[in-house]
Amino acid sequence: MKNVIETEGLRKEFKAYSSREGLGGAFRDLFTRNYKVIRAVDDLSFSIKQGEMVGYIGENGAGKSTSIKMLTGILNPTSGTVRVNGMDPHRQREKFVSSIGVVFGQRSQLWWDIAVQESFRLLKKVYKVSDEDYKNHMEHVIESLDIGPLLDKPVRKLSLGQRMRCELAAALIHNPPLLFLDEPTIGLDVLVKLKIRQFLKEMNEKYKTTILLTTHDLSDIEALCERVIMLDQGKIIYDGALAHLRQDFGEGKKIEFQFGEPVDETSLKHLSEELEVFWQQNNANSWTALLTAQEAGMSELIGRVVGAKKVLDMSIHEVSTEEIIRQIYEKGYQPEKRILT
Ligand SMILES: Nc1ncnc2c1ncn2[C@@H]1O[C@H](COP(=O)(O)OP(=O)(O)OP(=O)(O)O)[C@@H](O)[C@H]1O
Repeated sequence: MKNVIETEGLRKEFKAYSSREGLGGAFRDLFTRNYKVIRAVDDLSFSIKQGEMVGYIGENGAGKSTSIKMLTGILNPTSGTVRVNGMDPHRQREKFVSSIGVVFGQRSQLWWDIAVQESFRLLKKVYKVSDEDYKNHMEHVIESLDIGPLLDKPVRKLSLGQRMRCELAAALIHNPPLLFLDEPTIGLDVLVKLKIRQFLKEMNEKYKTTILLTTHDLSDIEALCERVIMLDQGKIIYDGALAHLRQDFGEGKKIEFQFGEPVDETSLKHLSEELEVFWQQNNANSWTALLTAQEAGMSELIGRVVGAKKVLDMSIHEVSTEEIIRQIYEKGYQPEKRILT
């Protein structure tokens, strides 16, 4: 499969101006401004192949939006190269936009006061989609997203979930090979989320549509993406399979013990010798064991603890992907050190 997105040493710097205090300061600001340079995106190099669905994640301010703006041609990079669908998104902007679809959860590309289908008709003209292609493709999209009954309503009368489904359909009118989705399920209820995920899977299977998905909702990523790219302070800190992350950190289980009396860490460590276990205290009588090793270790640990301590209650949990990712942000990606501490 060919690369749809390729970036090499991609960087974006912003100048952040600060104002001096008082009238004199404002006057001096007229002639020279104080500023510092913020490197929002720092040396990004990655490529995405046709048909991949990639989760693009990071905490607030990590550089996701800035890099997506460069990938979609809205911003020009400070340095480095970016090629998307074989084009330079910023320089070849006009030709480029018809090769991508974009959905920003917070912003609308539909016209607020006109009926949804009027917006669709306008977009069809803008993208020069033939009647035949429109019919073949959009009938299916409208049905899959269940938006038929909404088409004659003005956008302002739609609920958020209804609007998002229409936004998605609008982004696909020209059936682009590449789709950028920024928080497409933010604020939506579970059923709408499921419908949208199902639909994206279908598009990906049917047309090999490449999808770059930015979201803070990891369940979207788990449902759709085999690969994640994780950003921190403008740099990639992880690029690889989601399953791999889980293997390295997440196949571990958590066991929460409620003891009948206060228990100290030394005695717990002693009990869990040779097993890969980290202990976290919840309160004087309660500890959680994090196991990074496999099942056998778990039954062995439970046996040892129950045999030696007065256990009132016990519960076993999976370590969630969310937890794994939070740990990576806090402690860095260090698989060899098992970061679940
Ligand atoms: N136009 C701008 N001028 C100055 N600084 C900016 C500008 N746009 C973004 N930044 C800064 O660049 C950094 C990266 O911002 P960006 O919006 O790309 O992050 P993000 O990962 O998309 O965050 P979020 O999840 O909050 O949307 C932040 O420190 C931000 O304050």
